[in-house]
Amino acid sequence: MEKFVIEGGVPLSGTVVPAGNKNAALPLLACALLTEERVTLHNVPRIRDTEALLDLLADLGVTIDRPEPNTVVLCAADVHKTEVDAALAERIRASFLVAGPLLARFGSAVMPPPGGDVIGRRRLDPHLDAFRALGATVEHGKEISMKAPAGGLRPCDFFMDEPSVMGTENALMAAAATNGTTIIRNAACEPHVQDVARMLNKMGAAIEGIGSNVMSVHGVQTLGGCEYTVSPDHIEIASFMALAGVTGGELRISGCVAEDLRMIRMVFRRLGLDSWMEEDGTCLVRGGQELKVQRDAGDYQSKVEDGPWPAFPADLTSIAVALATQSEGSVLIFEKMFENRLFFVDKLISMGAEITICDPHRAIVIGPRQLRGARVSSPDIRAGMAMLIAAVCARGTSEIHNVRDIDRGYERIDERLKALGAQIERVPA
Ligand SMILES: CC(=O)N[C@H]1[C@@H](OP(=O)(O)OP(=O)(O)OC[C@H]2O[C@@H](n3ccc(=O)[nH]c3=O)[C@H](O)[C@@H]2O)O[C@H](CO)[C@@H](O)[C@@H]1O
Ligand SMILES: C=C(OP(=O)(O)O)C(=O)O
Repeated sequence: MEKFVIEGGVPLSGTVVPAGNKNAALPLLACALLTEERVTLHNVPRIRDTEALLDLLADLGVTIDRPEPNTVVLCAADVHKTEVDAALAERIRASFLVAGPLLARFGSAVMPPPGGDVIGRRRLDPHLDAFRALGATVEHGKEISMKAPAGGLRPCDFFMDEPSVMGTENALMAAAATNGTTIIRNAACEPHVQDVARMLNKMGAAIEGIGSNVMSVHGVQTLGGCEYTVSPDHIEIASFMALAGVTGGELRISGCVAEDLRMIRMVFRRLGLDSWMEEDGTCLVRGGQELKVQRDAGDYQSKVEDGPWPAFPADLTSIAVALATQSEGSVLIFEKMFENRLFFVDKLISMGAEITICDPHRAIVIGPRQLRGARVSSPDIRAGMAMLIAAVCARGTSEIHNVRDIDRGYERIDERLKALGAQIERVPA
């Protein structure tokens, strides 16, 4: 086990290149199962979650080469089983992303319960409903067993009961390898869902409506290999913006997709942090900004709430809480998706933050408060980043334990923060 030891109070400044989007890389790796041809993925973040999925794919028989640190070449010509190993599945939530490809290409999938952060109950119903709509039978026991009908999955017109991100990705992957036109309505359309649809198009499908909540998938019997580059991680970019904001440093984040940052930048501006997009895709956070919460028209309390894309991402509510502790005024943070995600704020309170938890979904943050270093442990990936944000602006030394959770989604975060001036060490716990 490792921990981070951080000496706070140093402005983080310089230029940083965002890693590839974790939540895109995971389904894109799973797409390799859809074809016997080679798939080459660039800009794959080297994080614990992608390593876990690669182990799972290798166990199914996928060959994996890594010609460069962030390039992965996969070939699923010799997949020898469609039953996923339970120990590998429980390492990550995204293990369930192999269900759609296995079912579509091999006609069956046996899936143990997926793992992942304990941030609330996470339904699999949208995935299973999609598979049933495509004609599969689903048996739900200790494991979930799925079988395609004789002759393979059938195209359908399917309405999701909620715009589930991975549910949409599983539906897209299965439909792309199913001959005919499938329509997915009430679909999720996050940047990572868009990446999956674009990659499937490169593999031979024709998907219309990318970026909207209705997608028409013109699937084909046999998909081919392709080369694809994972988009930059908008959640990581926002995390860096907050790190700069709370320390007052000036940060240039290069290679961003401006469109993916629109809502994030708007919400951060509400929390007092301004940013500028340059023509070349650099997002600039100027140093020395005086953070002040913008109240709603009529002098009403400001609110930050998450929702399916293009609303503010659920994965950034913890980061917004940390940023708000340094902004003058009060703001209501309303996390609508996960009922356990906000409980980590007690760690920020122990560091001196003024936060009132109203109920499992809502917290009021009053700032600014001078935070002080503390010994805390990360309960999940984004709470871990929120604690890092708190630690870099706190007075004194902080220890963050269970950094494994942060390593799930942030590549070499300690090294990259050090390059921006942070005083951070990774040491055995
Ligand atoms: C690997 C991956 O991509 N993980 C992401 C994915 O998880 P994942 O695909 O598992 O998340 P889902 O989109 O299925 O839903 C997440 C939670 O939000 C709830 N929900 C969803 C839609 C909705 O309109 N209302 C609602 O309340 C669901 O009931 C569930 O409890 O999307 C989540 C929501 O953006 C992110 O937090 C995760 O980081
Ligand atoms: C909750 C997250 O990831 P996962 O769905 O993989 O648990 C996240 O990225 O914040």
